[in-house]
Amino acid sequence: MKKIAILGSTGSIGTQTLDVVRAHSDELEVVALAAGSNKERLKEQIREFHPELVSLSDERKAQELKEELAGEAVEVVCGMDGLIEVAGIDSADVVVTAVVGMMGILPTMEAIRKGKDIALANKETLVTAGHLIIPMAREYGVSILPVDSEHSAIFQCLQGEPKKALDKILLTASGGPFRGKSAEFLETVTLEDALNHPNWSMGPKITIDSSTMVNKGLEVMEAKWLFGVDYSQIEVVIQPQSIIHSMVQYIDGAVIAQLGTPDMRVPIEYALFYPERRSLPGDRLDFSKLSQITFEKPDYKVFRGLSLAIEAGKTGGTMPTVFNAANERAVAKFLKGEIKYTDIVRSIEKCMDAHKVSAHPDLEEILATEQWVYSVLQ
Ligand SMILES: NC(=O)C1=CN([C@@H]2O[C@H](COP(=O)(O)OP(=O)(O)OC[C@H]3O[C@@H](n4cnc5c(N)ncnc54)[C@H](OP(=O)(O)O)[C@@H]3O)[C@@H](O)[C@H]2O)C=CC1
Ligand SMILES: CC(=O)[C@@H](O)[C@H](O)COP(=O)(O)O
Ligand SMILES: [Mn+2]
Repeated sequence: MKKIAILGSTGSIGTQTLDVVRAHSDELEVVALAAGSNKERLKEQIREFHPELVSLSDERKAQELKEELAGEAVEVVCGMDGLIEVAGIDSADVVVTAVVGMMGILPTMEAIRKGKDIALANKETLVTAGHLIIPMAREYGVSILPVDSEHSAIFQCLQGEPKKALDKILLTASGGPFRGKSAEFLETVTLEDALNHPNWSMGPKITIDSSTMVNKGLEVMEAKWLFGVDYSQIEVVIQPQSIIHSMVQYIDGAVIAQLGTPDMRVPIEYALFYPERRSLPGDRLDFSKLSQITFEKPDYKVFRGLSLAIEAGKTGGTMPTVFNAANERAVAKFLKGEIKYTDIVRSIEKCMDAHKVSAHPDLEEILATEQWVYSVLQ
């Protein structure tokens, strides 16, 4: 039995991870779950999967849950300490990091310190602290297995190939709901428009990130850390149908691609069983019915969030944290109706312009930089 802990079990990736567990209940066992405030969904998950430890970030709801589950064989903890406790639980072999945002840094570090392999969906952790996480994983001998669909695709395309033969990564992007639109059009975008991703059903924050193409920018930085490549070796290619999940070009000109229907259970399952594969029910590509697989160049002028991400990544140090934290704060405000759509990227630019970069930040400095951004954006 492989024992797993899931951080963010009630969300899009978390619930799909539990679908995979359900499909392989003879091989996977859930030992711990953590969520934010969705007590009812967490309770259903406890009833079905019987974890020994659960955490809710919301302290009041955690207390209610504790009372409702009194006498049952599950411990309830709360807050950031609770999330960290779930991440470090002794009985887990692998921790699925599916919380949103750079709050994933501390629990991910705890899981690594405790020797757990990481099935990593939470890209913001690598974007902001990749320079600490990757060496730490090496030091503790743990694997970081990508769950993000593009990075799983790249990981699959790299299997069995020598690292020195890699020429470049072709990171595919759907282009989001506003592909082909003008900068003027973006000024008119509503929350409903931005939450309407053409191919994927995901949590709200990443759905907005896909629409601004900030998601692709975060993924460029994630790829740099996961695969140890230079930014010059990562090219973003628009693939509007999200059928090719990414590709790797080798030095002899050969290109290997990974294709499939847009279904996150595939990369989740691949990460959980790597280096093996398991069966998975679901739709299959029918090439005789596929009307087209097309490609485009990204519009870096209209989708300035992508350009700023690449600039932040190349600058390095604290700048990726500034980019990420500004985006997190601005997207949260946009989701609450407090700012307009185009203010998201404007907020990122404002913080990047005002920031004095520190080249080699430790954890404390990364977290202080996050707080600085929040003070700028209030
Ligand atoms: N969804 C997708 O298809 C993909 C997602 N990713 C990445 O995976 C991560 C998760 O995304 P997604 O599943 O869409 O997000 P969701 O918003 O759907 O889920 C987020 C999860 O985190 C939990 N959470 C929120 N705040 C806290 C907290 N303070 N402590 C503990 N748990 C908390 C939520 O709990 P609650 O429900 O109680 O609020 C929920 O379980 C992101 O980094 C995203 O970029 C990457 C590729 C694809
Ligand atoms: C499913 C997944 O991995 C998302 O990150 C997805 O890639 C978003 O699509 P975009 O290509 O539109 O950002
Ligand atoms: Mn992705």
